[in-house]
Amino acid sequence: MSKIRYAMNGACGRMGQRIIALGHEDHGLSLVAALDSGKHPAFGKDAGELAGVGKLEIPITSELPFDQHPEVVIDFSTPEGSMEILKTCVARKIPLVVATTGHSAEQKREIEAAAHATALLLSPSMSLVVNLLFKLVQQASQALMGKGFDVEIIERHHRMKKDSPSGTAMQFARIIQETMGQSKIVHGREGIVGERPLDEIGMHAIRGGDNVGEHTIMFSALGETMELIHKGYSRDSYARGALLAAKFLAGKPAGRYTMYDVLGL
Ligand SMILES: NC(=O)C1=CN([C@@H]2O[C@H](COP(=O)(O)OP(=O)(O)OC[C@H]3O[C@@H](n4cnc5c(N)ncnc54)[C@H](OP(=O)(O)O)[C@@H]3O)[C@@H](O)[C@H]2O)C=CC1
Ligand SMILES: O=C(O)C1=N[C@H](C(=O)O)C[C@H](O)C1
Repeated sequence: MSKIRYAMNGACGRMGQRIIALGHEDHGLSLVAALDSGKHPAFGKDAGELAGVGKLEIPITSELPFDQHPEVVIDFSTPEGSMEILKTCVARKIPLVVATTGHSAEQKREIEAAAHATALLLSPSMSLVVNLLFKLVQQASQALMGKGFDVEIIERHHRMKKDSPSGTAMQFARIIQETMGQSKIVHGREGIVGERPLDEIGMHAIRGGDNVGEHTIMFSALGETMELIHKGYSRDSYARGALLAAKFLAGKPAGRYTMYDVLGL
């Protein structure tokens, strides 16, 4: 059976290195290109050596080489990095898994529009369990809608994370708003803000140490509280999900896909 050829965008990053390491162990995948910003200190080095799996003869480049033809690209970079690789994937009709978070509303619109030209899978979390939790939170929101429940979302991440709140926390908020109808998201609280109205979702982004990601969704009414919690212990949970998504997306026609499609949820 031939291996699926993939390229990694953000290859020098925390996630990029884990994808390359786990992808190397996967007999169904073959890395053909590794991209990162030209400013990264590891630029030009061998992608396999950087990821700790030995020389792969794949240098880290800033653009997808013309003589390489990946069947899918995985992107864990920055919003700007995503937009650059998006253009390449649209021009060369290569399916793209966008796992990067922190895009502006306009960038998100551009990504969605690109799904007319190539296959696109966009998800703020590649974890199987987080995607299952998206479903469970939707069910909880439906069951508790109109019954006087306050919703607060608390996310914890490592001190190196650049965007706040996390893309995953914002996705939880969107799912809850679509079901329960709260009109606004309040980011933290300070001063005499008055009694809490039902019509808001409280959002709290905590940063510290090397936490790979935790999300708590709290539904509170008078006399009781329910908390739905996901705790990540290793980036490999996201990396494995992204590799699964890449295998799913390779060869798919243009269109917008989600992790629900990959996981059959
Ligand atoms: N969907 C999911 O499941 C998950 C999503 N993420 C998201 O993935 C992204 C990356 O996370 P993480 O690996 O921790 O971050 P890192 O900062 O460790 O890695 C990002 C890498 O992208 C590089 N980069 C910067 N600009 C470009 C560019 N123009 N083109 C290509 N590469 C570029 C960075 O280089 P330099 O350092 O030089 O800027 C860096 O090497 C974040 O948005 C994060 O929120 C993270 C984990 C899970
Ligand atoms: O930056 C991270 O680390 C993570 N980012 C994603 C997000 O913003 O939701 C997913 C995960 O929580 C880890």
